[in-house]
Amino acid sequence: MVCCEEHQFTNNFFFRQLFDRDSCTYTYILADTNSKEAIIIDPVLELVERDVSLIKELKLNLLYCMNTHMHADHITGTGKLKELLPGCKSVISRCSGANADIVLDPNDRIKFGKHELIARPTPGHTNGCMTYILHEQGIAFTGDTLLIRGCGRTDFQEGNPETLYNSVHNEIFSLPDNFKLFPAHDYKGQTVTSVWEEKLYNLRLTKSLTEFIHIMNNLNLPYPKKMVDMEIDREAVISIGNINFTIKVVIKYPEMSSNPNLTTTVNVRNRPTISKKCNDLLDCNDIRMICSKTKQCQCASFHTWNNETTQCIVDVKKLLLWIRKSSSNEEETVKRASDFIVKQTETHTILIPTWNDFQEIKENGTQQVCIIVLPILFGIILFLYLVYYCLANKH
Ligand SMILES: N[C@@H](CCC(=O)N[C@@H](CSS)C(=O)NCC(=O)O)C(=O)O
Repeated sequence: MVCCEEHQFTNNFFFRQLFDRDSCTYTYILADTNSKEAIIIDPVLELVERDVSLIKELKLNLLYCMNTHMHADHITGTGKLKELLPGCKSVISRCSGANADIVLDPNDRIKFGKHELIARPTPGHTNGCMTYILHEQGIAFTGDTLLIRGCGRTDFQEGNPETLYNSVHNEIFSLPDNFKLFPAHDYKGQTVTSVWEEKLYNLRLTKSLTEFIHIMNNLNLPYPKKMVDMEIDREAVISIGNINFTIKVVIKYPEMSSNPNLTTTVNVRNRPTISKKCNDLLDCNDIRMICSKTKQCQCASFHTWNNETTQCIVDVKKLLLWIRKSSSNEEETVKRASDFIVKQTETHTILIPTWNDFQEIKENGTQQVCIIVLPILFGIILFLYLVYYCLANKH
């Protein structure tokens, strides 16, 4: 059965779907063939060179790097594209919380030549998910909200099955039946679907809301091969010797330096060891963590699990112990420690704790112990001796 008349692209419209085999991500390049103005949707960092060479070959003028949401499974190529093709602007929804040259509100428009994308919020996989619609071509880019016969998972980040269900039904299924839908991922080799097909055959979204929520809460999907870590940003005061320190634990996102325009978008490290439990302090090479609403986090040895927030919370004392215990390999210790920023309360100096810093802290503590405790001890001994001397002489 076929739905209805297929939309054909107009003559002045260029469309290219590109694929990343590692994360199964689709990147799209769209352009006006007359003006050569172009946009890219969901570029992947590792494949930016591929995208740039195509853009250059076709003599396109890249105006915007659009992101459908903050990806959990790969680093956006936006920052690198901006470096390689100066003039192009980063774009993401305001609700994503990421910094970009342009942050989109509902129904904002992005123009390239004679064409125009309209941004429609479709939260549920993340708060900031947006579907980009190109009405005149009859297409929409659904990001991770709607996948072919499926949908984005809702068990981490800011996922919420009910919100996702409403987004799809209200904002995507309300488009004309013959609109083609292009997702951000496909894991089975499919490339495109349509509103009509998904309304009929989507394995999850054709169900009632209650059934859908049940399905989503029991997907038990493995984590994506590449997984972005959540940010922890927490302060606590601890004492080493006599000095109080405010330890600020910040998961540093490597793309912050390389990608200042999309600071919170992504960080990624290969994470094949997710099922490994960190029992031993030295066992935990990876200082980061993964959280899930349905499963307990894989906490590192310096984390404690918080049931309320369903997060691994950094225990600063354990953290310091962990850094110090790694001392058998100083280079590695320094590397690990540099992921933390330590602020000394009194002076407010920010320092990256190297091994030497910790030795210094220990020594400072010891010095203070010597300066204060030893004279007191000496005084007590002298006092006791005098008492003894007086008592002895009295007799
Ligand atoms: N089974 C997949 C798992 C990858 C995955 O979790 N993908 C995300 C989008 S990237 S955060 C997702 O929402 N998936 C939904 C789904 O039903 O798969 C793999 O092969 O890696």
